[in-house]
Amino acid sequence: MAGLALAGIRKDYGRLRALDEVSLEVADGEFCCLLGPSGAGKTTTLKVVAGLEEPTAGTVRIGGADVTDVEPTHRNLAMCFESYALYPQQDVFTNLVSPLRSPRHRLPEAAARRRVEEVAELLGIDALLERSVTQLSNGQRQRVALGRVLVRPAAAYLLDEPLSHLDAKLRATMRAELKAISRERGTTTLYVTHDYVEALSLAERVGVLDAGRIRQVGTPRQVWEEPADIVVARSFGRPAINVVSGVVADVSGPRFLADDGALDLPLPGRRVRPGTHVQLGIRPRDLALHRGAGDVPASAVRVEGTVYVLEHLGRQAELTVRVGSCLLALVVPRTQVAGLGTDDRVVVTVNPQRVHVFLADDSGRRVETPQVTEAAG
Ligand SMILES: Nc1ncnc2c1ncn2[C@@H]1O[C@H](COP(=O)(O)OP(=O)(O)OP(=O)(O)O)[C@@H](O)[C@H]1O
Repeated sequence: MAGLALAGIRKDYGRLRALDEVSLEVADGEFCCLLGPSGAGKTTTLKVVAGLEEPTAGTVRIGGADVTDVEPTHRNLAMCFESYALYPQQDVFTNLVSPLRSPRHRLPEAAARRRVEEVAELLGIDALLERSVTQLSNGQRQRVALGRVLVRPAAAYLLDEPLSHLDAKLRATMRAELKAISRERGTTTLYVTHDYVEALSLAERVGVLDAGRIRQVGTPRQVWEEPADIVVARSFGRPAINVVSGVVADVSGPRFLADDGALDLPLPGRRVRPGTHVQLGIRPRDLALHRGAGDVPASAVRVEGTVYVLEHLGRQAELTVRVGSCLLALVVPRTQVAGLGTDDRVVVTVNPQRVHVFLADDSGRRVETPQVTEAAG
């Protein structure tokens, strides 16, 4: 295994800049996810690492060696792209064993068979070994494609949405398997996904890519709790983070005032010049529904609104509350919304320590949050 390093990668397709100054390091043995929406440049990044696309500028290193001009076959990487690339005329076993029969990895037949059976079992396709790949479902085909990557040793694995065609349950199982495999083998992995849950649950570090640029690289905790900017904040969480436009005022300390005046809360410890236009970010799980006569916690701010939409999701409910001209989404226990209907008046509470403040300029940069000693609400 070996580490990967991209430095200052630019990739132009004619006038389209697909990658812009992308720099990313994946340490030897690390599992790194690249997260981004469709068209962000995720596949292009993998192709540049693999040598299937030549960067317009920048360098690619594998195990410290500059491979920018090295042919793909000499980079010793195992790749799994979304378009499975299987041999259609062959059965599953032949597809899985073929990487082990290549001159580079030639393994004795018995050892190769053992290896294939082991990987097939891990991926739950051991009963399909004799089937032709034309007789497989998309999800089964995708697991065979992933198996072709996992059977052989490589400097690093490059995986492009390898679980996208699996149903939710199988995807969760495969995620756990992949995580276990990578931990056991200490595999260097660069894994592309547009699914934030996948990125947070698999990765040791996540790189957030948007419009060809890396917005942040950090641990799952860092990208979730300390997003570098509003694009990163919006990349994680469902429902997505609530965003309210407003301005910072100084009223015995910094406060946030929503543009329509419907939201007014202190911003303890935030260093923002009064008059700065900002966007307030509140995660749906950092809002609470306050019902009944009990007191609102001293650390929380009360916000009054009306029920806009209520959706039941198993034991939880997703509630959208209209506050002035904005809509705030909350996720609350289902028991809390019993008897609640559209247009009912409700009180929502928010802990000002938990909100994020982003500059309302092109950078969308997050204003540093002070370290708090009290327990987060
Ligand atoms: N061969 C190509 N020629 C021209 N433009 C391309 C080519 N390949 C990719 N692009 C463009 O580069 C940008 C990044 O594409 P890329 O496939 O890397 O995105 P992605 O993040 O992998 O998206 P998805 O999740 O939809 O696969 C897109 O605007 C795409 O249209």
